[in-house]
Parts: sequence; C-alpha cells; structure tokens
Amino acid sequence: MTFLVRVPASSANLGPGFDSLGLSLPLFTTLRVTPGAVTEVVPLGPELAGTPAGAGNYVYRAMQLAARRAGRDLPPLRLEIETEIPLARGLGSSAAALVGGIVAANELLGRPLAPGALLDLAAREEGHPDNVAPALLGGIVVATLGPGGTAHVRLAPPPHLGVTVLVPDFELATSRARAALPESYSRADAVHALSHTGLLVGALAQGQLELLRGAMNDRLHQPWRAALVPGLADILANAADHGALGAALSGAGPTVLCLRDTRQDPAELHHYLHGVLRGHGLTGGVLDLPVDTAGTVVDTSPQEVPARG
Ligand SMILES: Nc1ncnc2c1ncn2[C@@H]1O[C@H](COP(=O)(O)OP(=O)(O)OP(=O)(O)O)[C@@H](O)[C@H]1O
Ligand SMILES: N[C@@H](CCO)C(=O)O
Repeated sequence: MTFLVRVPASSANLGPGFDSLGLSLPLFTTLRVTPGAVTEVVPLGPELAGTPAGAGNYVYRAMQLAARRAGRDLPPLRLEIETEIPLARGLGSSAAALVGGIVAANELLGRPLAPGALLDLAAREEGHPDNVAPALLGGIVVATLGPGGTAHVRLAPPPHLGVTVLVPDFELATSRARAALPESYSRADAVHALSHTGLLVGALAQGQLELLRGAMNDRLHQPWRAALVPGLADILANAADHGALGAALSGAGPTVLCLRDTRQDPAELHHYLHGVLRGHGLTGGVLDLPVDTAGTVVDTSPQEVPARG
C-alpha cells in the first residue's frame, strides 16, 4: 500500500542554542512510498534537480540506515521525493530528508523502532539534534545528544509567536559554515552561551516574549559566520528596532530568522529586511510562517494522484 511521509522544515540554534535548540516550520518534504517489484528513487521538482536518483539518494540512504538499525532488509519500493524546503539555506532540508527516510523505512517495516530510537538514530547521523528533533516532533525542541541517548523537551510555541524568515537566493553548505567556527571557546563565552540558552528556553516556555531580544544573543557561531552571510550583522543588531522580537542566523545560514509577535503588522519588518537584501546587492524572499506543531506525519491512506516522473 502506498503511504506518504511529510516532514517539516526546521530552524536550528535560535541564536545561542547551538546544536541543541530548534523549531519546526511549515514548509514540507513529502515522500511517497509504494512497495513494488524493483527499487526506484524519483526526486521530483526543480529544488531536487541536483540530487541523485537511485540508491545514492540521501533519503533512500536514510531508509537503509533505519532498516540496518532494525536488523532488517528494505523490500523493493518506489520512492518519490518532493520538497518545498530550499536546499542548503539553513532551513533543515537535510534533516527533513534524513527524518523522512528513517520514518518511511520504519513504517514500511511495520514500526520496529520506537519513537525515541527514531530521534536518536537521526540525531546521531546528523551529528546534532537541533534540526531533526523539531522536524520529527514539531514545536520548539531542546535536546542533548549523549552516550545514553537523545534526551529532549518539546515546548508548544507560546501564544502570538510567529516567524519571519529572510531566505537569500544563495546556498551555504552546513559543512562550510561549520568549518568557519573555532575549535574551542573561553570560559566567558561558555557562560554566555549557557546563560543565554537557559534564558531563551525559559522565556519561550513561559511566553515572556519581551526577553527574546537579549536572550537570542550568541557568541558561539554567529560572529564567525557573519562574513559568509552579507547583511547578517545588520539584522542581528537592528531587526528588533523594526518589529522583530529577536533575530538569529537560521541553522548554518544563509537564512535569517526573526521571531515576531503575530499581533503586530509585519510590514515594517518586511520593508527593513528587503532593504538589507537590496543594500547588499542580494535577492531573496521574505516569508511569514507560524511555528509548525505537527512534526512528521505519516498518511497511510493518501488520495490517489497520478504518479509523476
Ligand atoms: N530531499 C532531499 N533529497 C536528497 N538530498 C537532499 C534533500 N534535502 C537535502 N538534501 C541534501 O542535503 C544538502 C543540504 O544539506 P545542508 O546540511 O548543507 O543544508 P540544510 O540542511 O538545508 O541547512 P541547515 O542544516 O543549515 O538547516 C543538499 O545539498 C543535498 O545534498
Ligand atoms: N547547529 C547546526 C545546524 C545546521 O545543521 C549548525 O549551526 O551548524
């Protein structure tokens, strides 16, 4: 039987919560899985034009990873992949592909892996849980990846919390943005990260939106990545004076995330963000989104639509 797996985008770090904190956004990667006589992997649409068809595709490799973890073989299948998440922009496209593949294989094999094992497998494969946890669970998730497993707390988004993302029209591979970071930090920087991440998680849990501006301050990664993302320093310094509650580099960038109060008109923030893009000779999109709360969804009775590809 055909089934669908729908995985949301995610924005990791939220400033100081490097490799540990993220939220889920309603742009989706959708997998359509149909058991068949031979295995076919079919990426669809312009966003996936550069990704491999066949067993080398990252989604299919994630399916194989989950099957190995379950001690099983994947049966032959047709896998169609579509995405609304722009690749290599800091919106968790790779996490969505990974989580989607793992959940799809688990579904196909009769769910041998428990939900905690799915999260831990994805977090270990990605190397950090801050995209895969919100992609799987929805909402805002803080997580640690330790030898004993991946521990997490999921927060429902506070009332009136909305997101505006500025998505520039250029790619920045996570590997390149991670290579820009130092190997070690001072005790002062560690204390800064601990205190700001704690304050940020507390503020999000309690709905104290007025604390976000200060709490989203980061010294661990954004200062080192600013040279790779024109306009980032300007937005981090000034977005809160133009209608944002706070701003951060989304994941490894180049997307920039602004948190905002949905009771306020976003027009001034949009005007400001478009001005930053223009000022740096860049093009891109500015998009208002809610925080997704559903996470990954499996649909076992999808509407019949003609297969493409
Ligand atoms: N649906 C997909 N199918 C196949 N490969 C994908 C898919 N989505 C992402 N990828 C792979 O992941 C790469 C992007 O991963 P990368 O970690 O650099 O960025 P990201 O996940 O979009 O951003 P971030 O991790 O900062 O949120 C793509 O170049 C592609 O190789
Ligand atoms: N925490 C990760 C997210 C991107 O995968 C980083 O900032 O590099």
